[in-house]
Amino acid sequence: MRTFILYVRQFRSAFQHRRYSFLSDLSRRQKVSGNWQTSDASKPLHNAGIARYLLPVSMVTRNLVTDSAIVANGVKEVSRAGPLVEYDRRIAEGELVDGDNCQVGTLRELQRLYDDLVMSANACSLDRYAASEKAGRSRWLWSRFIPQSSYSPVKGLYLYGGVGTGKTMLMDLFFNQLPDSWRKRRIHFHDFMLDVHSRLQRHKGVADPLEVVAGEISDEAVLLCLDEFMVTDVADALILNRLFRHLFSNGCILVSTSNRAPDKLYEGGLQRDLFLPFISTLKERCIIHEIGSSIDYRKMTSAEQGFYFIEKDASGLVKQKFQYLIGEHTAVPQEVEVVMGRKLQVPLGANGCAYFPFEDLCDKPLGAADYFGLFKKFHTLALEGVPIFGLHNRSAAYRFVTLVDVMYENKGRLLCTAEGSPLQLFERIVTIADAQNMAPRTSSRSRKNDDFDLCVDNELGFAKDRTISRLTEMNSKEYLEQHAAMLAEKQLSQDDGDEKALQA
Ligand SMILES: Nc1ncnc2c1ncn2[C@@H]1O[C@H](COP(=O)(O)OP(=O)(O)OP(=O)(O)O)[C@@H](O)[C@H]1O
Repeated sequence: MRTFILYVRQFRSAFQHRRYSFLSDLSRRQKVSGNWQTSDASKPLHNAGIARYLLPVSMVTRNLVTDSAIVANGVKEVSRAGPLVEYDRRIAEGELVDGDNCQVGTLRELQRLYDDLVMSANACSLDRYAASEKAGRSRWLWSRFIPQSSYSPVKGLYLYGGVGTGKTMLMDLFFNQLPDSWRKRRIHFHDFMLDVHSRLQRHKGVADPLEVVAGEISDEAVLLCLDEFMVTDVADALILNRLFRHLFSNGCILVSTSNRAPDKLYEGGLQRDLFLPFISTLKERCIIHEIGSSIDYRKMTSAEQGFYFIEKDASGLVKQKFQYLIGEHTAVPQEVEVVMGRKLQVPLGANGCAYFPFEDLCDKPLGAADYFGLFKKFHTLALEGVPIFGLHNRSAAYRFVTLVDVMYENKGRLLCTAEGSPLQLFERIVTIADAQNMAPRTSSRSRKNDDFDLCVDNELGFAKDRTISRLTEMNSKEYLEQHAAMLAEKQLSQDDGDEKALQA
């Protein structure tokens, strides 16, 4: 037994040495090559090949690395060209407008990360097939004798900035350029945390359930792309540091978008001092990049299509339009399965469309999980009577913001009546800084009723810009076309499934 243990120790130190020398060699090569702006010779895996000469001039001037060949598990997979080339392709095709320098600067960061990941794919265990082979044969041995803590040699990226500046679009573009065979996962932050909490439920009673959950998540994906990182819930705030410490020490790489700088996350939240270590962990494991643009690309979308109605007393209008959308179908009360056996009552639903009075959806103790459940079953929401938000209905405002986020994420369609335009709905919600800048009224007599309803809330004050921007986009021709395309795609895959079931 002693001999065996000695043998294992020797093997372990030899492995660590080899791993270390490989990594230092890698980082040296990266330093020499200066990341993405390299000559082809310094990056053997990244031979740009003939495609580089076929690129439009703008791409060549950006000095891009193009299609690379990744050899994994004996299978040669040609990776896509990378985010910068793809961005230029979309501009050339007219899918995107030539973005500002801030978008290009962010793309460079993403391209650098893309190059680093391709270079270090093996060291990061990104390939699904190579990883599962190891897991199948010798996982038990590996987990016991190789140090558990193996941070990835590649740091992640935390992108933050103003609303509509293209963060999600850029992250998705980067994600889709990476090989499909990689252990990668792109998910909305809300959805990710819901998944974490439901896994935690399943592992109740285990000594450290967070470690088990982190183990499961990192087994499934090494690269985690989380859209819209934001912390508003104390239950999330208290577990984030331990969760991500485990994930990072399992080799996970985080790429995330957010409207908040790391230091502003969960600002003013309950027990924030317990959350602060997470900010240091994040800065340790991710490069922090501010997109820096102030262009809201959503404002470039076409004029409104008429699904958002501004009416103080619009009872009946939404029901009338809802009837038009469901056509011949009969609307009946329905039930939607939400996580952990919970059910959401839908007052009326038919043909993928759900009808709710505002109070039933945003003035009751419901949350992101309920909204995700709703949009799994329904693609259109008819919402009656969205009020002006202020101090008196702050919780409803929080829920409405979450509802719009989930709907947008699912490309859902919104038909609604509201007391004001998206901008007017949130006029009484301000950040602390906004409140300080507001001119103080001279006497209490001159104070308006609105002043008493002013809601000073940093989290909501920042989130409202995103909601206003999204509500505007959701009414645009482009968004509604995307919604229609999503429906058509769903229909196709359903038909495909039905056909397979018939054949079986
Ligand atoms: N260069 C561009 N050309 C055309 N459309 C763009 C461009 N950049 C972004 N967009 C579009 O603008 C809209 C907003 O972009 P996106 O959702 O990526 O912004 P965001 O910064 O993530 O916003 P938020 O902070 O609200 O989540 C999307 O419909 C996106 O496709």
